[in-house]
Formats: sequence, structure tokens, C-alpha cells
Amino acid sequence: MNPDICRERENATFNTETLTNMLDGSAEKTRRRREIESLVINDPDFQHDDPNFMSRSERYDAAVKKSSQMIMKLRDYGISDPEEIYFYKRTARRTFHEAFGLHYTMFLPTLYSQCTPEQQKKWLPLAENFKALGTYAQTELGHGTHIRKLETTATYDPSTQEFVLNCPTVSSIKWWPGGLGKTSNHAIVLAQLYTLGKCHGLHAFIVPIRCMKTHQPLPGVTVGDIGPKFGFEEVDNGYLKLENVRIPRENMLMKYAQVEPDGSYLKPPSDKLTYGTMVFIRAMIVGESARALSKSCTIAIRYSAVRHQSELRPGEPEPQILDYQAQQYKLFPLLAAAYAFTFVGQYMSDTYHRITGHINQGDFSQLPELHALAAGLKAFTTWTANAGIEVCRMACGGHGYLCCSGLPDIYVTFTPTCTYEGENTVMMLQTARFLVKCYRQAREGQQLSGTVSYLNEQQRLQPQPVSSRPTVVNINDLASLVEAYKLRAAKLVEVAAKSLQGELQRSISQEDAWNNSSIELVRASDAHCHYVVVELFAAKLSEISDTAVHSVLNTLALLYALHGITLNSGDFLQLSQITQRIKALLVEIRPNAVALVDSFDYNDEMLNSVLGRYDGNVYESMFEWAKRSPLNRTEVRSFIIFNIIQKK
Ligand SMILES: CC/C=C\C/C=C\C/C=C\C/C=C\CCCCC(=O)SCCNC(=O)CCNC(=O)[C@H](O)C(C)(C)COP(=O)(O)OP(=O)(O)OC[C@H]1O[C@@H](n2cnc3c(N)ncnc32)[C@H](O)[C@@H]1OP(=O)(O)O
Ligand SMILES: Cc1cc2nc3c(=O)[nH]c(=O)nc-3n(C[C@H](O)[C@H](O)[C@H](O)COP(=O)(O)OP(=O)(O)OC[C@H]3O[C@@H](n4cnc5c(N)ncnc54)[C@H](O)[C@@H]3O)c2cc1C
Repeated sequence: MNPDICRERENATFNTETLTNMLDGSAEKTRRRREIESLVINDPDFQHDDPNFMSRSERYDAAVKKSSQMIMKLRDYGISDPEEIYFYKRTARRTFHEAFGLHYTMFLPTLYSQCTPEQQKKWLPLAENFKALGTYAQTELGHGTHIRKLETTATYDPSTQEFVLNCPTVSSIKWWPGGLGKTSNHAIVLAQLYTLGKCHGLHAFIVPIRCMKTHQPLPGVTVGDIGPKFGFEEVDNGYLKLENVRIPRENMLMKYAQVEPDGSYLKPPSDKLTYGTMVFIRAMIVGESARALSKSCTIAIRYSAVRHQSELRPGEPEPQILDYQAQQYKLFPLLAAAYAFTFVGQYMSDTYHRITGHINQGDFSQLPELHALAAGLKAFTTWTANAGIEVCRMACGGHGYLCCSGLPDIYVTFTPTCTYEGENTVMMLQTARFLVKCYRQAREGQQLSGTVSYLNEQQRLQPQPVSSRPTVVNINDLASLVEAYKLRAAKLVEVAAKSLQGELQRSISQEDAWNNSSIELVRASDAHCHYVVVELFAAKLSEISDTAVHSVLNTLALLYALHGITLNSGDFLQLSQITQRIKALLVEIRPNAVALVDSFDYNDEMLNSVLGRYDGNVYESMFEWAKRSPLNRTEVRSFIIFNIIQKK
């Protein structure tokens, strides 16, 4: 064990196991999670070479083999709890996505949430036994964001009681769905529904695309892989062109909307219920932001504890780079954000399941807030985590740029979360739409609830415009900082609403007024989400009984809130002593930095990083890894070329 990393662990002021148990929910949950992870770690079937040493085709084949092995092994172990399946898979996946990813994350959830009981009876056994292997095909070459303008059509033929699916133009070709290119034999296809000559908008259809026996594309189906990407190399994101493909009427997902045999259309209680799967994934992505950022912090902070470089004081030995204030200022606010997002991810998942429970009982009243919250937190946390992963990579110097550091793979796998499942700017504008509506309701005296109730509060406190009120902050008191974030959010929502109002008074259209206020609208949503994150971090602290853990997390929460103020100082009164206080917090966190990342409890296999190894033996591992590179399988390559050059 590297002596530096040993010393770091000896200097910690809290018990990492206590914090790990808190993050898992209990000591028993930690034990069970580790037990499941060890099933993968000790399984020779999952000991394979680094995918970075493979070609794209080899990576895809290996991913399909791994997905298949996981299915069989989970069955053999009798593991069926979704959370335990997730622990097993994320250990086996390491940093990468799996070939059957879309089947689990979108195809199955859509069947669960949008099929009638009769449809579930038919499709769930097929899908749960992987006979029907599916994806979620919504995006087209011409449209990803603006789904009301998707062009694929599903036209009902009452004479045969079938839908005829068509991609009428090149821009209507389905493009991007994960697992579509080579893996899936079915797809949930989002298409404009036409019946009895009338268009009823976007609806979901189960479309067979490959023969379940031969896996050959079915008649009228053109399907394939869209080619190499920035990352996701083991996933066959694909294209799908449908030409007069007929499916039975019963293949339209009819839990909410129906087409009768004669073609008559029965509309849903809300036309946004078709969008439900997207809300689910957005809510889940918040937790993914926490995991990607916490893994990156684990790697960068452990490496910074064993890396010695330069000279702090002349004549002294080279210090650990973690002792540089600049290195701490890079990494510790990100460590604080990783903990904040871990708590927000738990809150988002709980809130999603609570509200969808009400929706399943027919109460749709909280759907607007769920959509706004999932959209905003997905954008806020992925933007922060995306940038943070890059800071962690660069904080590791040249070795961070090596694939064996794990950081490039974490980055290229995570970065599309800022785009897919709702492009982040578009999502922030969706949240802003909800905030402006709530602001107007508060102005009219309506009582708000949930995460926007502060808009009432600000109205009651002082009738004068919120934006004119000074922000007074006690920088050592988290509650005071939460109030500052609340006031900032209220201010920026008011600024956005007033910008809209001002635009409208110039008698331009609502749409142009909206577009001309987009900057204020996005900033209002960002401030709202930032307040929600700070508030939830503070609320979590009140649940922690262990004083040592409470103290170290309180320090992190203070750092997160104060650092956020310096990043947005224009919105707060710039408090000169904040920087000094931040420096003091960095010093306070320093002895606990490694223990704090240890508490995330990532085993080396899942971390997949020679820089972030638990034992800190970095250099030896880097050299062993490099020697396994395919280019080193022969001592001399391109000898012929050298020969030609030497002969000249
Ligand atoms: C088991 C899983 C476990 C773990 C998984 C964990 C993490 C996942 C990790 C990886 C996932 C793997 C792969 C994912 C791959 C990505 C897959 C995809 O990308 S699928 C395609 C995603 N596409 C989109 O997200 C499209 C984005 N665009 C839209 O959603 C819409 O076009 C829009 C921007 C919201 C606009 O819609 P529309 O034009 O209809 O609406 P308006 O803006 O006019 O507003 C009207 C009205 O509707 C309300 N509203 C809009 N959307 C929703 C919604 N989804 N739910 C509820 N309400 C909605 C909006 O608020 C307005 O309300 P109003 O103000 O009028 O009251
Ligand atoms: C790795 C990956 C996996 C994917 N998997 C799937 C999948 O499985 N299934 C699927 O259906 N799709 C999938 N997608 C597609 C994804 O959902 C879309 O790319 C995403 O919704 C963004 O849409 P777009 O590509 O059309 O971007 P665009 O909307 O064209 O975005 C381009 C720019 O336009 C801006 N813009 C667009 N609209 C507005 C607006 N109203 N106001 C202000 N600015 C605006 C955006 O902010 C952005 O800056 C995947 C994409 C990726 C990268």
C-alpha cells in the first residue's frame, strides 16, 4: 500500500464505513451491495481486457456477450431486486454502457407505464425473457428536440384493423436509438397517429423490426448502425426507415389513448403522458451525474495524494499535489458537488416514484412540477458534472489523458447526458416555463407548494420588487446561505418574468417575447435548481446523527454553497470575506479528502483506473497496463516501412 495513501487514511477525522453506510441507507445495504459486487469481481467471465485495446466491432461483440452473461448469471443467482440488479450490472459494466441498455432503461419502462393490462400480458413475458429485445425510437434525422414535428406516421386502416407505419422523408428516418443498429428486434416507435383522416399527434407503437428467429430485418424495414461516435463505442446507436410496415391495432400502446376497431380515437387524460418515459430517464440521470462526478473525484483525489511534484519550499521534498491550494480549489468544490448530487439524486428518484404513484391513481396534478423538476435538475447536474469530470482529468496532468486513468472513458460516456433525454438548454427553458407560470400565480395570491413555495414567501415578505432587496449572508451558517440562494432564485425568476412582460408591452408576439427573454429564463431555472440543490444538501445534514460525519459534510455543504456564490457573484452581493472563508474550508477538508472519496466505496474494478487504485500503486500499474497495449504485442512493427526508408 502506498505510504502516502495510508497516511491520508490515518489522518481522517471520521469513520468512512459510517458514511458509506449512510450513503447506502444502512450497514446491511452496504454489506449486500458489496456481496453483489464481489459476485462480479470474483467471476472469471468478467475479467476481460481493457476495451480500449479493442476495435469497435470487438467492443460491440464483447458488450453483447457481457449483456447475455449478466442475464444468465442474475437468473442463476436469483437476483431480481431492481436496485441489486443495478449494483451487479454497474460493476460488470465498469464505465461503459451495455448493448442491451435501451431495452432496460426505456423499452421495458415504456411497456410497464404505457401498456394496457392486456398488452402487458402479451408483451412483458416476451420482453422480460429477452425474446423481444427492444429500443426506444423517437428521434429522427430532422428532429430530436421538437417532437411535435416528428414526421414518421402511423395511419390506421380500419379494413384490416392495422396501423401502416411510414418514414415519408429522409429527415423522418429514425436516428440515434441505442441498440437499434444490430441488437434490437423490436422498437417502441413514436409516430404521428392518423385515423379517419385526422392527425392526433405523437403516440407510441410497438414495431417488430427483425425476425425473432433469424434476426434478419423484416419486410419494409431498413436498419443499421449510424457509425463511430465520440464515445458509446460499445453501443450500436442505429437508424430505422419504415416503408409501409403494417402492425396490428393492438400494437399501439393504449393505456392512456385508444383507437377503436372502427378507427374512432379516444383521447388521453393528458397528451403529455406519452412523454412519460423521458421524465423517468431525466429523473434517473440526476443520480448518474452524482456517480460520474464521484468516480472522477475518487480518481483525481487519490492520485493527488500519491503524486509528488514541484517544490513548495526550497530544499524540501516534492509535496503531494493535494497540498497545493490551487489543486484543492479545483477538486474539493467538485467533491462537495458529488455529495450534493448524491442526495439530490436520491430525492429525485423518490419524488419521481411518489408522483407517478399518484398519476397511476389518476391524480395528474403534480405532473407539471415533476416534469419541470426532472428537466431542470437533469440539465443542472449534468452540466456541472460534465465540466467537473474534465477538471478532474486535467488535475491529473498528463496521466489523466491516458485511457488507463479511467477519466477519458468516464467523460465520453457521460457527456451525451447533456444532449440526450432532452437537450439541456431546452430542458432549462421547460423549467422556466413552469417557474414563470408559478410566479404569476403567486402574484395573484395563489398558494404554491413543493419546490416553488418560496415564490409565495418572497411575495409575503416584502411587496417591493425582490430584485431591489440586498442579500445579507452569514457565511458560516448554512441556513443563511440557503436563504441567500432562495432570494437569488426569487430575484431571477422575477427578472425573467419582468423581461417577458416588458417584451410583451412592446406588442410583439408571446413566442418572440419568450425567445427574446431566453437568457433570463435559463438563468432563472439555473438559480432555481441551484437553490434546490443547496436546500436539499442542508436538509440531508439534519438527518445525520454521527457528529464526525455531520461535521465533515457540513464543511462540504458550506464549501459548495460559498463556491457557488463566487461562481455567480453577480447575483449575490460579492462578499469579500467569502474567498478567505473558502480558503479556510479547503484547509479543513484537506485531511479528510481521501476518506471522503473512500466513502463512495468504489471497488477498483468498477473504477477501472490505475490512477485511482485503492492501494495508490499507480506507476507500477501504469507500466503493466501499457505493456498490454496491442501495439506492444510485437517488438517491431512496420519493419518493411523502416526498411524502405533505410534503403533510400
Ligand atoms: C432502469 C433505468 C435505470 C437507470 C437509468 C439511469 C440513467 C439513464 C442513463 C442512461 C440512459 C441510457 C440511454 C438514454 C439514451 C437517450 C434516449 C433519448 O434521448 S430518447 C429521446 C429524448 N428526446 C427528448 O427528450 C425530446 C425533448 N423534447 C421534448 O421533450 C419536447 O419537445 C419539449 C421540449 C418538452 C416541448 O414539448 P411540447 O412542444 O409538446 O411542449 P411545450 O413546450 O409546447 O409545452 C406544452 C406543455 O406540455 C408540458 N410538457 C412538456 N413536456 C412534458 C413532459 N414530458 N411531461 C409533462 N408535461 C410536459 C409543458 O410543461 C407545457 O405545459 P404548460 O406550460 O402548457 O402547462
Ligand atoms: C449518445 C446518444 C444516445 C441517444 N439515444 C437515443 C435513443 O435511444 N432514442 C432516441 O429517440 N433518441 C436518442 N438520442 C437522440 C437525442 O435524444 C437527441 O439528440 C436530443 O433530444 C437532442 O435533439 P437534437 O439532436 O435534435 O438537438 P437540437 O434540438 O437540434 O439541438 C441543437 C441546438 O439547438 C438548440 N435548440 C433546439 N431547440 C431550441 C429551443 N426551443 N430553444 C432554444 N434552443 C433550442 C439546442 O439548445 C442546441 O444547442 C441519443 C443521442 C445521443 C447523443
